Amino acid sequence: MVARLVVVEGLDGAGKNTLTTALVGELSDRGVSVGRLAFPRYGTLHADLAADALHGGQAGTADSPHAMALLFALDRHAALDQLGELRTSHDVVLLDRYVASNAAYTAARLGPGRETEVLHWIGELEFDRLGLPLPDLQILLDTPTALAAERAGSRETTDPGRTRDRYERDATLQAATGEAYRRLAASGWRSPWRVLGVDPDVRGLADHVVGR
Ligand SMILES: Nc1ncnc2c1ncn2[C@@H]1O[C@H](COP(=O)(O)OP(=O)(O)OP(=O)(O)O)[C@@H](O)[C@H]1O
Ligand SMILES: Cc1cn([C@H]2C[C@H](O)[C@@H](COP(=O)(O)O)O2)c(=O)[nH]c1=O
Repeated sequence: MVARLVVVEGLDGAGKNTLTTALVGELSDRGVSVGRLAFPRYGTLHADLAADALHGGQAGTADSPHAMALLFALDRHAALDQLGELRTSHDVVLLDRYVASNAAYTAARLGPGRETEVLHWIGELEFDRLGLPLPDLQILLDTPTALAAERAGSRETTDPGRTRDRYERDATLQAATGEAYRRLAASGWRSPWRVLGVDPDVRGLADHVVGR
């Protein structure tokens, strides 16, 4: 049996990590074995190149939406074995960000006029050419932009090592990314989607995660 692949998506500070942790707790209480992975995988080559660029270390790369998207895609490609192992040893694998992050952020950077082209490029690159598995379910945590920004900002105070990167500081980009995510979910891009507001019902969501 291969585990169900369930993705949690949303803006920076939306609460993805917090929701994923709550889902792991709820599913574990039900006896469901859960694997967990977050993208980008900080500490690995491509993810760290992307993170450097997001924090201003490689301005040239960060200035190119396609170069950034390729780094994130290559990080996922390098994780294929890890993902495969998680899927063969658990009932469910929860991913904090996946291919739709690349689609939403890249589409937002290039503008709505190029969204169709971006979705085609990212989908073909990551799923069709790099061979990443399609999710069984994608969850959009649709936290209002201002609240997500406030949460991401307050983390800087509680954790001084966690400075906001250039995407997180860009309110216009965050708003455009939120719009792009909503369109991905509404069109059912590459999987069924479920859209959640703030403080979602974790028990109800767990039913969907296991496919009930
Ligand atoms: N439902 C909630 N109510 C209040 N605070 C929350 C809630 N969910 C998350 N937070 C807080 O908001 C901040 C961001 O949450 P979290 O790290 O889960 O977001 P994220 O979407 O994973 O962020 P990022 O993508 O930027 O890493 C954290 O300080 C967390 O404690
Ligand atoms: C996986 C992935 C991420 N991004 C963007 C989205 C965020 O702004 C950062 C990652 O930050 P986080 O705090 O670790 O969530 O990178 C992207 O553009 N494309 C991707 O595939």
